[in-house]
Amino acid sequence: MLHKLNQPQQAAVRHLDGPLLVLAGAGSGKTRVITQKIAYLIEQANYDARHIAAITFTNKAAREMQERVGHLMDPARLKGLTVSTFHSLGLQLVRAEHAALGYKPRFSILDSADAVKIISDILATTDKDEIRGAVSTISRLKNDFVSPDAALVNAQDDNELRFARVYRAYQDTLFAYQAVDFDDLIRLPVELFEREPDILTKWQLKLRYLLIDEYQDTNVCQYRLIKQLTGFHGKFTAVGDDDQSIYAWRGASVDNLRLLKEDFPSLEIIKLEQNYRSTSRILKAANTVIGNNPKLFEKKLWSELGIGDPISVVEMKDEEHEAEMVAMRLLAHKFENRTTFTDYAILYRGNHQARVLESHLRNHKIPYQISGGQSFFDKAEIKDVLGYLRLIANQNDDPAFIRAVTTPKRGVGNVTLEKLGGLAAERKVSLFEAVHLPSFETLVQAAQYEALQTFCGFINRIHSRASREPGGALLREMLTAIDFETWLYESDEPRPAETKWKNVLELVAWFDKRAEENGDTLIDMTQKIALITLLEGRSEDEVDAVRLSTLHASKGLEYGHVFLVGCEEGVLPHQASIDSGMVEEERRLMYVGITRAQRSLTITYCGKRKRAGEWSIVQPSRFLLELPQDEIRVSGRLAGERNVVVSRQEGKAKLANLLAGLGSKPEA
Ligand SMILES: Nc1ncnc2c1ncn2[C@@H]1O[C@H](COP(=O)(O)OP(=O)(O)OP(=O)(O)O)[C@@H](O)[C@H]1O
Ligand SMILES: [Mg+2]
Repeated sequence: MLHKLNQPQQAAVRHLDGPLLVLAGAGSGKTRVITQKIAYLIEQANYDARHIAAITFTNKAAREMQERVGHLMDPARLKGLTVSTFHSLGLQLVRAEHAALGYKPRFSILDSADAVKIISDILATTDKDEIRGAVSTISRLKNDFVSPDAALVNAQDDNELRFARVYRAYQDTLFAYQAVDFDDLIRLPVELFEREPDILTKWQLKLRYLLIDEYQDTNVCQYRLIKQLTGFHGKFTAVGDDDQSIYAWRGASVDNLRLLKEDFPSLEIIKLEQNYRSTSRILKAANTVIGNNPKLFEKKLWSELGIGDPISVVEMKDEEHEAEMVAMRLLAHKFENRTTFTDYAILYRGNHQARVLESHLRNHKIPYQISGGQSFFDKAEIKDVLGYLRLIANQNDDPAFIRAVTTPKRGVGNVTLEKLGGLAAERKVSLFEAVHLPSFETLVQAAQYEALQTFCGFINRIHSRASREPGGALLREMLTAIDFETWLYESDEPRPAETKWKNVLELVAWFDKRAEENGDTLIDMTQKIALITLLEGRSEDEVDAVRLSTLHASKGLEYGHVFLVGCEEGVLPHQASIDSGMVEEERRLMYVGITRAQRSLTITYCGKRKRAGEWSIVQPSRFLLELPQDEIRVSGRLAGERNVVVSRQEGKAKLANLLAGLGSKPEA
């Protein structure tokens, strides 16, 4: 079964006894080693699938890996295999150990918007910078495995002391809501394992072999979890590439690569050098750019896939022209090469760059899917529905209570909610419980009191059915009961109600599907959804569509043809990174972007760009100047030429010519 692997890959798969690190550049088959090793562990080394956990960076990667392993062996033998992200593994641990952690089984998982709200309440401010500062400091402390108490003790100055106090208050609030945030999903198990060795032993016996993809992006807390779970025997395979470490801003630390050698003296290191993804021109470009960063580890990378086309570097006048050019080139390329839309990806530094691209793709009727952008689950109407679901699962979830009770408005105004909040705080109970306190009746008017009683009664009724009945049907019933559709049509907002209602129906259909596939109830789905919002959209059905993605979310993936847009100073490298001397991390992002491409790579940048509503002249990215100049084909300022601008009209005419050749007509 090892025939589709080269020698070092085979050695990596066969190495079973102690800790192993596969350290290699992009496209060298690291992820493939993990996939094949899972099969090898089960088929050749007699591991029970239940004793193996593979950790991937995204849910999508986890699904793909599960599927691939399924092709390699009898799927029946895969029962109980864990393939998940760190966060879903964490969720599994927190769910199983909720009692030891002091949580009830149906705790809520707060998303980042909830966290922002709670922290702004604690700070009693609306100053965005202040809130953002506190949110990221707290997240950083959590990822570095610093507890609120330790933060209080360690504080060096007034500022740190203030953050530590906010952190303490935030944690207390979460606990009162019976809620955890994303960072807690990793931090809580680590804390528990430190405190309760018996519980740790139980999990060590359950998860006997760990495989970790994208190891370079683990943070301190995740590293501790690996260390705890693998214990002294250190049976694990970690694969990674220091040149692709792009999550320092989230606490990831390349130091974890070095730590591994220190913490596990018997660590074996295997290097892979053959790249199976890209043409040698693309590879040379990637190697040359990353060569400008100081080297942590010596790595070589070569490919047998032929020299390939030169890398195209194009200057466009502005974002609109850039998007139009990408759409046009993509279509032309597709017709010429008879590819499918899934062969293409358009990658960019920041989410905000997607909007213009989307509108031009839509104009040309090019289907696309966005990953790493505003998720489906972040849409207001979806969050409203999810607010209900969270409250149904966990009645201590105050943010969900507020969201649900005001959507639709039930004649319950802010005054009533403030009184309710005051009473809840005084009695140290949740808002939901406070509704049932006898003294509440005397505080508010009869109509409002009745409305709240009815609301809570309704939630209770659904609650009693939610862990038994299939999710989709119950959700549909609930939406009818609250007449959500009418409410959407009545609320006047810029986004049309049809679109919103369509999204809600899509959510219902998705629940139906999950109920059918896994028997998921409403309650099961509610916790799982929270994790999906973390880094990507919902599990997309395979459709033929161009992928739009941030560079961060493109990690680990590959595409036949890649457009890398907005390669300008201030965008890539990002201005904040230039200002804070983090250009090396931006260069790694560039490296990640280039190495996603298999056969062709087109890099674009604009001559001017709108910033905060003002046009400003921008400079091509320094990374473009670092490209091997004999492997690229340039148009625009870099080449000293005038701008190459394709107007919509010219574009349409060109497309019409192409299509005429193919015997079909462009759509109007
Ligand atoms: N030995 C091999 N023979 C043929 N193809 C291979 C081999 N190893 C890997 N590949 C293919 O090469 C491509 C890149 O492999 P893979 O995604 O595992 O690389 P990677 O090192 O994980 O890349 P990245 O650093 O971007 O995550 C995939 O299409 C994979 O199927
Ligand atoms: Mg990979």
